[in-house]
Amino acid sequence: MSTVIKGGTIVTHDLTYKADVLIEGGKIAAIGPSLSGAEVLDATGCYIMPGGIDPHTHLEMPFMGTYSTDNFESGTRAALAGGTTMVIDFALPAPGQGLLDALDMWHNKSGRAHCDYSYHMAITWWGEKVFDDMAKVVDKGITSFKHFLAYKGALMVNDDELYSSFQRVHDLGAIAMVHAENGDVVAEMSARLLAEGNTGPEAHAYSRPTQVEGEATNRAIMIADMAGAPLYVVHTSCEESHEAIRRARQQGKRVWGEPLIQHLTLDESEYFNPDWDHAARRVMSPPFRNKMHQDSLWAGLSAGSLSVVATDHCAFSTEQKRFGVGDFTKIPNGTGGLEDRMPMLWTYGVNTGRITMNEFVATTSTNAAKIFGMYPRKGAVAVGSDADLVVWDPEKEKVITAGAQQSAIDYNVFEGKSVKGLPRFTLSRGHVAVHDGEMRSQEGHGKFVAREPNGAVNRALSQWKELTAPRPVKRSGIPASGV
Ligand SMILES: NC(=O)NCCC(=O)O
Ligand SMILES: [Zn+2]
Ligand SMILES: [Zn+2]
Repeated sequence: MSTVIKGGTIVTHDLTYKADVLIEGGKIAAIGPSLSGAEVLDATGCYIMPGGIDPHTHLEMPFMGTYSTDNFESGTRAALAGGTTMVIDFALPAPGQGLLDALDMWHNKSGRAHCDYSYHMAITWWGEKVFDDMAKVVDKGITSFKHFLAYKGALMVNDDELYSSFQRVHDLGAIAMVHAENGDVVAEMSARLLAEGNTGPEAHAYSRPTQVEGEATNRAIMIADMAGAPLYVVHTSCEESHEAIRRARQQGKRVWGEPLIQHLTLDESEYFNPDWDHAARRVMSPPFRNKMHQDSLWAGLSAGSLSVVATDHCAFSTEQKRFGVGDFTKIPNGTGGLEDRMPMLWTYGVNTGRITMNEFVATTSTNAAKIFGMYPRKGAVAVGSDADLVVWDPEKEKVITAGAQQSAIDYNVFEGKSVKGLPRFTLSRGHVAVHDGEMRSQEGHGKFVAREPNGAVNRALSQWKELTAPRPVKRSGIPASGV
């Protein structure tokens, strides 16, 4: 069956124009004036944009003695409700576990997804098996590898492992990713805070000052540069980290920064709330920062030094957060945001004039598609692209509340925020998953998206590295040895 979206204005990362969109077989079949199709979606007064891509989620993630509550079913349903039509989750091998085993585990979880998905592979330990498996997962369409410099004793890797893995990433034409916080320093600070009686959720923020993020970001950038790997820095939360990314980009290094919608719109005062539950629900790493850091992140989005707005959706219930009563280091780290990312960014970004509509599309969708090797299949309104679209009504308003959300947890960190700008329709490969506020998404409709290695950035970087590689100097005469 064909569907036509009529009467709207198409907004892409670089163009804004009036046209209808015809969808056939889950793909965009035509774009132009006066198109017709069997099903008609009225987009009068709306913008037709590529559906959002959230390249940073943790659905049903095993972490800190529990599993994040939103799984691929509730998480992707929440995504569609907010205009996001694809997520990239993280497959996390346990210590000693092979990458292909971990991949199988994630495939077993994702069968219930309502929208399309892919994975990044985490490098949580190092050895010959990991080295070998990295090539095998690239062959299966997983072309990005995440490294945690935080979570000492759990997910953290050391610098020698990081350098080895980044070299492998370079050789495979993949993308390196990093959670940049200095895990050694965080562990020391946490132990001292606890010993001094700082046990509440606010101590989580005290234990992770901006310097631990700035140092680790800079370190990862330098190591990636030496290894010749393009680097994507997840959840950039502060000026120190942003500054390192900005500087690297000015120097021509291939580095991208990803602020989260939480860090852009919520600040550290949340941790000083007298209600323990309120503060603990907002514990995540890195923690929320102050207004100066938020201004830096917003400036980065308009200046182009920061590239993607994500959520790091990793939602734990209040009951799970209470594992950390009396010891903040046991509060499961993570917050939700999948349903709210696009409405919050539109409200606080586009409606305030901090970013343009085209920058909104770039940072919520197109840039992620390009960086992670799936453009223009995803992230585009173009003939032949998947019909992952959102028909965005800039006049539609709501107040965010947990009672009305798709997420399975019992609260929302954006509770009470008024947003203006919401989906009228969200389409996942042509299927109308959200119809004027009504959820029509289908469990199991989502498909795995295999991604391509060796993108243009990899090729350019490899060429440059090859050209500038150390070479022995050819000499005509070599003096006799002195001995
Ligand atoms: N961010 C966070 O606190 N939890 C999810 C895991 C991670 O991305 O570090
Ligand atoms: Zn992280
Ligand atoms: Zn994360």
